[in-house]
Amino acid sequence: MIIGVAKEIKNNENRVALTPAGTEALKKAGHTVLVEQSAGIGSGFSDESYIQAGGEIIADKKALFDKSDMIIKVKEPLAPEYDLFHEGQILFTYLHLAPEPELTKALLDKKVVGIAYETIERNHTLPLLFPMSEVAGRMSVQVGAHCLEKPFGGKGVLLGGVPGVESAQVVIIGGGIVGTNAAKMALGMGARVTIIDKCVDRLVYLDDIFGGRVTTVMSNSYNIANWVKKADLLIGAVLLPGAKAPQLVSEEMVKSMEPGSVIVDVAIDQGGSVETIDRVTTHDNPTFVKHGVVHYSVANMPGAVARTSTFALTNSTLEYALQIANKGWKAALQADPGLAKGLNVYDGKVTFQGVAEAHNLPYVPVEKILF
Ligand SMILES: NC(=O)C1=CN([C@@H]2O[C@H](COP(=O)(O)OP(=O)(O)OC[C@H]3O[C@@H](n4cnc5c(N)ncnc54)[C@H](O)[C@@H]3O)[C@@H](O)[C@H]2O)C=CC1
Ligand SMILES: CC(=O)C(=O)O
Repeated sequence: MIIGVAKEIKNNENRVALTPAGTEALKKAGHTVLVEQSAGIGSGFSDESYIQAGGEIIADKKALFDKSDMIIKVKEPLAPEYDLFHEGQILFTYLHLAPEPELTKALLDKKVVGIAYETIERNHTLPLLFPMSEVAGRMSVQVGAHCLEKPFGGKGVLLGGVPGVESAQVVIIGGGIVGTNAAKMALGMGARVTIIDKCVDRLVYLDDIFGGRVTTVMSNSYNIANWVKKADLLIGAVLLPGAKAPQLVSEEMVKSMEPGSVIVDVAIDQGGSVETIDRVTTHDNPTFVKHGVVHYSVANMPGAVARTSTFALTNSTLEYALQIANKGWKAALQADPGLAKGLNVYDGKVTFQGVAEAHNLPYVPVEKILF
């Protein structure tokens, strides 16, 4: 198979979908790897390092797309990329289609085989979302602490406080991978931490692993309102896999927060969980202020720590890229029902229920396509 590694074009997206080590692995398996010129630079990989690993460098983005059977990327395609795809081409990347009607339409029109990292499952986990959720969860506290500083619009509170002065209150909605990693960091910095989740078993697990050092709270609008008001730093970390994020924090709740408090909505890539967040921000201009509260809503947080993130992401994606390349996409998905969950669009049809529901489009179960 001919595999094309596209250079990311999203604001400050420095990750790349394949390392030189991954290039070598695909090459050894008998595939051709085309790498767009300077695709790896943001993660510290020179063009030369890909050539040494057996890849070919291509300067012209259109030629790379034209020649490739499978395009591997990190982020969902942006508008300037829509026209580059051709019918039957495999696209293996984060897609986040539920909040993206235009992208969904473009991939349907082009009849792309769209396999989304974020909906692939293994043993009831999301193995290709997991590594970037670890990164974003850890980063959410780092950026939140920064935003709480006065020069960045915050109320001037140090997360850990100091002896004699109380520490900040961090409230995390969603105690999955992002939430757990955020809690680890916030506790490490000395903050008081509350995690709200709708799953009792998850709350029990969190209470166990943190040895009672976090307050766990059942998710309902009453409890959320109560805790949002107390939060110095609120972190949105909910997920309904593949579907639009539930809006759990209303404008009224945000108004109840003290001026200079901070919201980091990590769930923005699935549409966001906070009513006052009406835009996706970028690393260039990551925050805006509404009702006196600093809002951070960057959809590609790990792109800022690209070296760490590229290694973490490709540690998990490579084995799937190899399966798809070695067997062909259909046989690979037939052999692995978890990988089959990644198929979001095929031949102009939506094959993921959450995406079909989000856009009011007909849903064709993936099994109908595969068997
Ligand atoms: N902005 C960015 O750069 C990044 C964003 N993300 C996003 O972060 C979000 C969270 O991802 P993960 O932690 O991996 O998901 P996860 O599936 O591990 O955790 C989600 C948690 O939300 C909980 N939840 C669902 N509905 C809820 C509700 N109504 N109230 C309270 N809790 C609820 C679930 O029980 C689960 O524990 C996703 O949208 C993911 O795509 C992940 C990485 C980077
Ligand atoms: C998960 C995701 O969208 C990201 O890492 O950018």
